[in-house]
Amino acid sequence: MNKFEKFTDNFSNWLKERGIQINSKLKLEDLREQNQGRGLVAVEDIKEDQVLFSLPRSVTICVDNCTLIKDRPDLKEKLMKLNHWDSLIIVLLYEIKVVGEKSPWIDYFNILPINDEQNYVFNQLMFWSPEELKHLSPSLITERIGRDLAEAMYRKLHPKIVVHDFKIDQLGEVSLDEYHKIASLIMSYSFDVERPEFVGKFDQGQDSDLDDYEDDDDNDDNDDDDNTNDNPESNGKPARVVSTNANVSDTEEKGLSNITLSSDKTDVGTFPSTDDEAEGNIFNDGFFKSMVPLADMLNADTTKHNASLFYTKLELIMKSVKPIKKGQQVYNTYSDHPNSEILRRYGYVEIRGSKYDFGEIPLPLIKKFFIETQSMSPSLVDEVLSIMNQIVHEDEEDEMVDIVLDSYDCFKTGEVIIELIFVIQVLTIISALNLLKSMEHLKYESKFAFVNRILKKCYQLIESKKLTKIFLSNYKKILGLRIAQYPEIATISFNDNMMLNRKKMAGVVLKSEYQSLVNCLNIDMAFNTDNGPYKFIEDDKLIKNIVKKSFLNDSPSTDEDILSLTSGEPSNKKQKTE
Ligand SMILES: C[S@@+](CC[C@H](N)C(=O)[O-])C[C@H]1O[C@@H](n2cnc3c(N)ncnc32)[C@H](O)[C@@H]1O
Repeated sequence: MNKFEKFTDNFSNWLKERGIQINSKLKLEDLREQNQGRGLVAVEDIKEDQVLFSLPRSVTICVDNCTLIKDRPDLKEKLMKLNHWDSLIIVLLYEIKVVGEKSPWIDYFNILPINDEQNYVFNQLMFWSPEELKHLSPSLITERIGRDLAEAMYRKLHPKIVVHDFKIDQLGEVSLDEYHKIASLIMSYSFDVERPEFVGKFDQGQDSDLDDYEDDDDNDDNDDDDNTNDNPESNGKPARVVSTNANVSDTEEKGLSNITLSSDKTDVGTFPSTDDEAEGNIFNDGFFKSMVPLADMLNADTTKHNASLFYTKLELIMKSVKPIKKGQQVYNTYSDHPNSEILRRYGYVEIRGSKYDFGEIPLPLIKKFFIETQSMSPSLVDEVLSIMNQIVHEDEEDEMVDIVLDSYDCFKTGEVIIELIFVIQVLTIISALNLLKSMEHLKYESKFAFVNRILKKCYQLIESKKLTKIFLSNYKKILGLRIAQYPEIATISFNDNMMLNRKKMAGVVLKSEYQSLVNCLNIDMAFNTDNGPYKFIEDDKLIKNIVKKSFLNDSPSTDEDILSLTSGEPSNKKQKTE
């Protein structure tokens, strides 16, 4: 028996000693040949809605259940005042570095990457060299690695909090590399487990987690999920309660809720998902970020998800959410991430693309397009975008979407986010009007009033499921420019080679993004809604609706022209100053 098998064996015995039974139709297997470490595989057919295993809460490791608190009960309150990341990092560092072989979880730690670097490689983007990261260009994922933020968090904890405040002298020597590894382990293995005292507390009433999830999903299917409820501080609800399967209502009736691996979309690198989470503390939240042995042995696949973890006050239960055939692997979901994000967080890619893949159009590319091809000056483009931002943020009815984003998602399904449609449509009309009568020399107030008018007319247009023909042409050109930035490797179809080095994984991410962008060139897919396809009208028609005929004469535009156009429709700015 080799070391890998021995560790698997020790872990299985460790589970047995704690009375944990894995369904006899399952086996914990060595999947290294598929580049997947360990995983659970069905050795017989399993029906939907079967218990695969259940775990008492006592096997989980969290701030409420760990050796640090046993050794130093005085620290519990202090740890609870930290955010989830900081506290679990300290708890695990103590368990692994200080308690080590004597930890009750040692047989569990020995099957994790942290204690077996021979068989596991930390491939999360945090560990890629600048040279390796170049293989991901032009993906925007390289801007979201969060290395600086990780280092800032490390310096905050070490030595100030850990040694000076908490007096855990044994952790005085934690290196930045060790910190990154523990944080990455938490990112790719931990679950946010609802605290027993919160179970069921927020399940009743209309504002269910299921509602939250489905709303999110509608808005941005990339969120997968994120499709998680990303709002850990909200009413003490667990942050990652999601409903990703047909069984949810059944199980909810039985008092169960389900959880995925901790995985909020907005967290950067190894960090808190929100400022609130970073600044908040565990006391106020309804969950503990926890390591859950065995449940974290399930790999994930966005297209083959067949099991989910549910919980009651007493235990955590892994159940099949689809039938699983003999020989098939049991797959959890880590939320609805595209390949770029799967690589960043978990260090692998789905070789045929994630179900939730998307490419992105960076805002600077859109600006460049309007500057270089539509004769807008860089300062006018910047000013118009900043006015658009201001108008949206001052919109008292809160009806307008944030149009000016850093980048715009274009999904594998061929759909694009509505913000992309807005920004291109508005800039298309502004650039057309600017060509007819330059706006460059106008006073700020006049530009504000003009942009305000155009923005509102574009809202009405889009609401009535119409866009203009020049918009469509600009949209295609901008997408074309983005697609042209991808290297040749991105254009080659996916293949089934599972043994991927970092360069090849980068290539798969580029294919995922490239293919998504290409799909969004299919106009029937991009501009279709539940209520039918968008109609494309002549741009003149919209322009005439925005300006009076007399405005389009040959003389240069004046501030008075604009004010007369917008009279009776005071700008938000004017309202404010009045
Ligand atoms: C929660 S663990 C799953 C158990 C893991 N296979 C192990 O042996 O420890 C998550 C890690 O498993 C690996 N993983 C999960 N799903 C995978 C997949 N579909 N393909 C390759 N690796 C995967 C990644 O290394 C990821 O960071």
